Amino acid sequence: MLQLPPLYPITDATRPEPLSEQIRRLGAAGFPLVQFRGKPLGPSAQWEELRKALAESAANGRWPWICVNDRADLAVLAAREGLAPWGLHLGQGDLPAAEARRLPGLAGCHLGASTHGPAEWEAVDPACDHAGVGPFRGTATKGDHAAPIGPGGLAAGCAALRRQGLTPIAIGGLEAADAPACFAAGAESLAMVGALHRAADPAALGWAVQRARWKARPPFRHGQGLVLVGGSGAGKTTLGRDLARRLDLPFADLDGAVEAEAGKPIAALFAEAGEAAFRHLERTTLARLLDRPAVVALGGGAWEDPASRQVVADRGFQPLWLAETPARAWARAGQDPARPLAQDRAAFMARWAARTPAWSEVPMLLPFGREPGELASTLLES
Ligand SMILES: Nc1ncnc2c1ncn2[C@@H]1O[C@H](COP(=O)(O)OP(=O)(O)OP(=O)(O)O)[C@@H](O)[C@H]1O
Ligand SMILES: O=C(O)C1=C[C@@H](O)[C@@H](O)[C@H](O)C1
Ligand SMILES: [Mg+2]
Repeated sequence: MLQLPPLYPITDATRPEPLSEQIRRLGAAGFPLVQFRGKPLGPSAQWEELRKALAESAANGRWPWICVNDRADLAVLAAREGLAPWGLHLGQGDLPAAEARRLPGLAGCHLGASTHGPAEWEAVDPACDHAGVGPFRGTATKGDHAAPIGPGGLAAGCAALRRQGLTPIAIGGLEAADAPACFAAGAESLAMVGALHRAADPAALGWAVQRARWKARPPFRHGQGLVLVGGSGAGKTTLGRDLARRLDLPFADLDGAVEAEAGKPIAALFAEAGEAAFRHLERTTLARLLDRPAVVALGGGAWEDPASRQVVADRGFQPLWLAETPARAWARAGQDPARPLAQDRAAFMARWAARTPAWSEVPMLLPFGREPGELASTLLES
């Protein structure tokens, strides 16, 4: 099933802030996924804002991912410019998902649906991989909404979607205080408009909702070994060391172990033997590090290797994606002489975008600007 962040922000075109600015601000706050909802703007104004937002995201490691609401035409235009959006969300009155899937450039798009009752959530178009369930309650940001479904309806809708392999998203007048009830009802994510845009500190709201999801569904079992994945500068080594201490497990840093094995720093290994030699050593060293429960921080590129992903699964370790924003990671790791693949900003961002699909298959930890100690202690409270 598609993994989604605990909070799914949606733009609000009735606010004075341009939609591309809303998306930039929410991405910088730490949200990996934002829905571009352009209503009630006309098509030209929507296109201008969407194109700007997609181009900016593409230049920043494809962060945040953008899911276009309703407008398959704008998604196709974007794809033609090499800016295919992450997803397309289709309402009951829009194009059928199976048809949207056949549009040029949208074959790899994540398709979402809106469902408002049993007739809709029991039979979602199989071309979709996620769907909204709602409205949880009445909302001022959508005048034409259906009757509120409450927690009981949400639970029924989420169960029906999960049976079809779809990721369920609660929607409709949600506030941070609703998060425990929504996660208990089986939602993977809370879509939010009004409360998020009214929040003085959206990152704090995202953090609170993530905490509620960890409480409802802890991302790992105590005693189980952990593997931290994610880009260079995300903070894997720092968080991993802290988590290991608190969990009373040994800590291993894959980069450090490779350096010990090679008898030289990574930069020297890249310069003398090349990246392929480094990758070979990385793979064989990882298999050795997983021979007993531990917290293991991977290097920025290790999760790309399917053989490494398989060995983590075979040994029963839980992989966790430390989903830092690429801009913050670059600010920390960029042009560090010890990180040979973090020298050029554009190449760093392109690599980040290319690696994200593999990272996003495992549960994510969103740091929202918190210190590693707070991230670790909050995670372990769950
Ligand atoms: N949550 C955080 N808040 C602020 N600074 C952080 C945070 N996490 C890590 N840092 C700092 O960012 C830098 C990079 O962190 P770290 O080395 O842990 O990243 P990494 O993900 O292991 O990178 P690489 O993949 O290149 O090994 C360090 O200086 C660390 O102190
Ligand atoms: O991004 C990468 O591929 C790398 C990240 C570092 O952690 C090291 O593993 C090495 O510099 C390669
Ligand atoms: Mg590291």
